[in-house]
Amino acid sequence: MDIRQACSPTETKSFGTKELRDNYLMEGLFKTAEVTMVYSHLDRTIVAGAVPTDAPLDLIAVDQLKSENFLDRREMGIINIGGPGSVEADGVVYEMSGSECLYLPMGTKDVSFASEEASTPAKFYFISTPAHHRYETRLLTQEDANHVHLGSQADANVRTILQYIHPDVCDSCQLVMGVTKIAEGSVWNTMPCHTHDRRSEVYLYFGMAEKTRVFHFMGDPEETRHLVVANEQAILSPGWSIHSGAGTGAYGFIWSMAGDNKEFTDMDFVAMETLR
Ligand SMILES: O=C(O)C(=O)C[C@H](O)C(=O)CO
Ligand SMILES: [Zn+2]
Repeated sequence: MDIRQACSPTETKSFGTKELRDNYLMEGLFKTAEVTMVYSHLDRTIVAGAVPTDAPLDLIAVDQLKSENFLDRREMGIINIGGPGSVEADGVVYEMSGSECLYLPMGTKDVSFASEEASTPAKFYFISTPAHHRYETRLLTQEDANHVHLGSQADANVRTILQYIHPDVCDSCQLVMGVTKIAEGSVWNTMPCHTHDRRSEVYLYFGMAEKTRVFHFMGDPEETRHLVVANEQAILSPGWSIHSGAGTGAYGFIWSMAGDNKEFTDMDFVAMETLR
């Protein structure tokens, strides 16, 4: 398991491209017939991909967790970005096409991932964070999600945020999760940018053509850096860091947060004049 230690803003300032990518970028999350996980010390978030083909893939309690089952002390949000598939949780099968988000609570014992067709495999992206209470299992559809419309054509940032695991939609201990869809012709996400020192965030960029790249901006607002991100790669964003991007073509992203406070709108916006 790839383990990412937390880096301070001070050490991040001195990073070159390789160190920035090694610490903050996650490539290769979607390997055929494998479950691939990254354990980040940012709010102990596990970022993972599962790509089942002919046979289902089981969620194994990795040694790092020292628990009998993966979700004994954790909760999880799952979104499928590939072909049709299903998740089986404690004997119940949840069909997942691409527009749903499955919330699995602490205490769920057996979890497995399956594809409908091995030739068009499902690609399950999941985020798991520590939990202290068992809430309800929920399969959330796009209709269940809160839809937030933001941005303007003049600012090249028209986008819709679908909030799935969010206090108004689905109970969770600390996980908040959803999808942001960028309108055709718009390029910017999360601009004007913000920080939220109370919680860290993870972005998975997806739905991109092979040669499209997102320039993802990160770092202390007065010492910004960037990561060049390709399709189906994810970034870690510490609470002190801005997180915002501009794409060279169409893209969307799955965001998730964990830490103190689940209020989505509790952001510390950065004045444009202070960005460096
Ligand atoms: O485009 C946006 O704006 C977002 O998607 C915002 C992120 O979800 C975020 O940073 C929430 O804190
Ligand atoms: Zn944010």
